[in-house]
Amino acid sequence: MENKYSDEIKIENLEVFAHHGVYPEETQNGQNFYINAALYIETRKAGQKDDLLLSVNYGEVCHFMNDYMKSHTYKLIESVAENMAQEVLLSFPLIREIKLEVRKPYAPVGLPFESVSVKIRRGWHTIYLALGSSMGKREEYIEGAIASMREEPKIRVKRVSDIIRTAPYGGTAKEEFLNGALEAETLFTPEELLDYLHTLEENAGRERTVHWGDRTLDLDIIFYDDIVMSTDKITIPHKDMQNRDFVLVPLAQIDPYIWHPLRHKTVSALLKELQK
Ligand SMILES: Nc1ncnc2c1ncn2[C@@H]1O[C@H](COP(=O)(O)OP(=O)(O)OP(=O)(O)O)[C@@H](O)[C@H]1O
Ligand SMILES: Nc1nc2c(c(=O)[nH]1)N=C(CO)CN2
Repeated sequence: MENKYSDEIKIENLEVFAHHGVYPEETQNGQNFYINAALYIETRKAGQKDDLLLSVNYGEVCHFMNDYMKSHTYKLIESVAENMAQEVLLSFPLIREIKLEVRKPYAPVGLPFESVSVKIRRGWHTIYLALGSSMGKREEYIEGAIASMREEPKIRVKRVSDIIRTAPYGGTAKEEFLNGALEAETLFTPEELLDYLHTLEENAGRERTVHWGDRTLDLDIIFYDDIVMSTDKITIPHKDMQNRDFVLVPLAQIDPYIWHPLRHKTVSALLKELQK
């Protein structure tokens, strides 16, 4: 994960007595855990203005993690780290990323050892989605999907384009489309995001029958940070976006300078090329 935010607030060896572990004596008796956390957050403005409201109160984060670890019981330190990192990111909106280490020096291993730990890095990712509909209550489907995303804690919708009318592209679809795009931040991985978008499509009554055919709701991932990936389920950046004015026009309205990490061009440059 690229770390655009070099400023870091560090919490070192926060001691928490809690009850996580695979063995019954661990969950019954408890033991000390030690937490290291690096919080990635832009501290410049807070530093310039000497204003805590523009940063995150590390004391609050310490208490939050202490309470979280005491009020939950997990078998694995992986689960402690995974769930606590997510809750910190959801509860302190200015934190863009967290590096979190959960250390357990008294784990009952039965051999002399210094410590065992797990260290993870989690954060908000910037995504751009294309929205489309050519059947039924087109506007309602698109607005409904945006409303659902606004309700989903793991998605923070930032900017939404105008919804435009477009002619069907690709030869199979016959009806006029409504299209738009949005920018958001998410805690979902690309695969989790795709699964989530599919549930929204299904809620809109989408049936996957004809490739490129008419549809109640189509939600495509165009960009996910500057990730370049392709599996049998998902390709990012979207492989045909550069040929689709109904994707590029709304994206360029949101921000003409969005960068295509493979084509090394902005979306507005891609749009100009397409319109030549
Ligand atoms: N970036 C992506 N965003 C959304 N779906 C993707 C992406 N990359 C690959 N896919 C895969 O494409 C499959 C087919 O998607 P869909 O049914 O929306 O196709 P389509 O809309 O007819 O064509 P297109 O994907 O070219 O718009 C999805 O099930 C998904 O697994
Ligand atoms: N105008 C327009 N045409 C399309 C669209 C779309 O969203 N808008 N989506 C397609 C397959 O995803 C096929 N053709």
